[in-house]
Amino acid sequence: MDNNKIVVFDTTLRDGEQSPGCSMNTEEKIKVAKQLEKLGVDVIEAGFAAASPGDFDAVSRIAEQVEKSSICSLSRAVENDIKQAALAVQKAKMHRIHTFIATSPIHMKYKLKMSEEEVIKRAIHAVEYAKTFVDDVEFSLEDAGRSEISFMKEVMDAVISAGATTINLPDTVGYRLPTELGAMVKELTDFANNRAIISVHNHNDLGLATANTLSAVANGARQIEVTINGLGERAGNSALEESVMAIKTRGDAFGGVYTDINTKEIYATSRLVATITGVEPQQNKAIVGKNAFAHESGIHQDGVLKHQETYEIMKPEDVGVIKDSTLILGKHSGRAAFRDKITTLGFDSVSNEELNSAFEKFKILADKKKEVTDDDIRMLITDESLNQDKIFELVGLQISDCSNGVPTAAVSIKHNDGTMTDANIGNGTMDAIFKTIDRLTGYNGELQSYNVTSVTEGKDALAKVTTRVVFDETSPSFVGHGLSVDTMLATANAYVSALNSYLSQKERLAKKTEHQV
Ligand SMILES: CC(=O)SCCNC(=O)CCNC(=O)[C@H](O)C(C)(C)COP(=O)(O)OP(=O)(O)OC[C@H]1O[C@@H](n2cnc3c(N)ncnc32)[C@H](O)[C@@H]1OP(=O)(O)O
Ligand SMILES: CC(C)C(=O)C(=O)O
Repeated sequence: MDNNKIVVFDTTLRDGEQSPGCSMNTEEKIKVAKQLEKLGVDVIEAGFAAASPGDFDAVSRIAEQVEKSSICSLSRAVENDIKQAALAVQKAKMHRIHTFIATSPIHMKYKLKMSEEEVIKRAIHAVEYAKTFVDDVEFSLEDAGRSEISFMKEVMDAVISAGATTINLPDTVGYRLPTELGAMVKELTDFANNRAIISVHNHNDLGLATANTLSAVANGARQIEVTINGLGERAGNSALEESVMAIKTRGDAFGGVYTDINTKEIYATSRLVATITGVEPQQNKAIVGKNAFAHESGIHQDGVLKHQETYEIMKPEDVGVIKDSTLILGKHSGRAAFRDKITTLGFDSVSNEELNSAFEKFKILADKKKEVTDDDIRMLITDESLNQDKIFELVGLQISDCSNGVPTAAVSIKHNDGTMTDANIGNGTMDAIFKTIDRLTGYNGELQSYNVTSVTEGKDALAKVTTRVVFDETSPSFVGHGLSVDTMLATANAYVSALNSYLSQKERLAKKTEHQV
């Protein structure tokens, strides 16, 4: 094993999905997993297979479709969780089971209600049982950040002897300061003495997640658990883009360590995750925020114009931000220029159907907008690939509303080769649209969240709408995406898109159950 290589373990699809409002459906998770593979992550934690049939389905389908990254599922130190994890990852070319139990006094006493002896017994059994399915077993000492070093050593000894190949030391509640976490990692790395890889998984409750990850690397950790855009439970996890770019930019400070991440794919991955979850990184977010490479003040602009490195420690191109695109697309552009542009933007696996449909939308957009920007094109392609299931398709929308009038929506929807039209009134325009769609489709959605952002600046900017809708009490919420220069049209499309997502997931799970019976 190369001692300078840092294993990048991405948990966007597991811990990232634990961010409130960030759940993704199976198709969306597959898209993210394939992009993570392209990004070059070593391990993809694809979910927690035992958590629900939907999670199991997502992990197993990712296992079937991703080849270059190892696929992993999380499981408690519980036999059935481990078995579900093993079944879900079994078809992957490379796979791992990640099992865990908490080792801090507070978790053992109040949450697990177990003694230290019981925890060690459960940990050993979990690893031994996982080993009956796979060779690669990771064990996490949950809440390591608040655990006692002497007890952690006992647990580590026991699980390494049982066959654990990676030992993860999560700072579950983001409690540790970088100096303290570094000291803990150093002591436990020395203790492990190369019998297992030492990993860290840092939460951001005090805004220290990435600093802690880097301190761990400087002190011997050789796996980092990270998420795209820093998503994760509560304040999130250490962001992949931050840790990886810090290692790349300041490798000299870490004794020459490196990752195998293709950093040019970072921006595309961040955009994909933001679009799918509807959660945009803050504008001043390091590496992927809208302002990360923007220079506002005169002295800075003057400096950058004279020599880029006066105010930039990384090149935007190194993380895949394309600033100087020379090919301007507009209404006179053809398919060749469009294809060339999307390839330049990094979309090299777009099918012909996706390209043709996106090209049609581009032409409509180009008629309405003076200049179609790279961000517009990026959104058109992403939206196209996210809205493949067209069980219901919105084909017409007319709204009327005035200050003293009654908000009304007339909607036409295509379904099974037929088109249905209906109209309804509501408390507001959006309410009227949703009520009409509900009546036409026969489903009654409950809107949980609604988010609208503009893709670029200007009065003619594209509106990107993300809706999160619940369609029945037994299913989770489903995310829908809509894109248009007209916000209400984008809203209607996003609502229909969430319904399509719900119906296709339901259909797939029903087919799966039929097969199993
Ligand atoms: C720090 C982290 O991010 S951990 C990962 C968090 N992810 C998730 O929780 C995934 C989503 N979770 C779920 O779907 C559910 O919680 C399930 C399916 C895992 C379990 O559901 P339930 O059986 O209903 O249990 P519930 O969630 O109410 O409580 C968790 C139980 O697991 C126990 N437990 C928690 N962690 C572990 C562990 N690592 N090993 C063994 N048992 C554990 C708890 O003590 C509790 O046991 P109790 O019911 O005897 O008190
Ligand atoms: C289960 C572990 C890895 C975790 O997510 C945490 O402790 O935060």
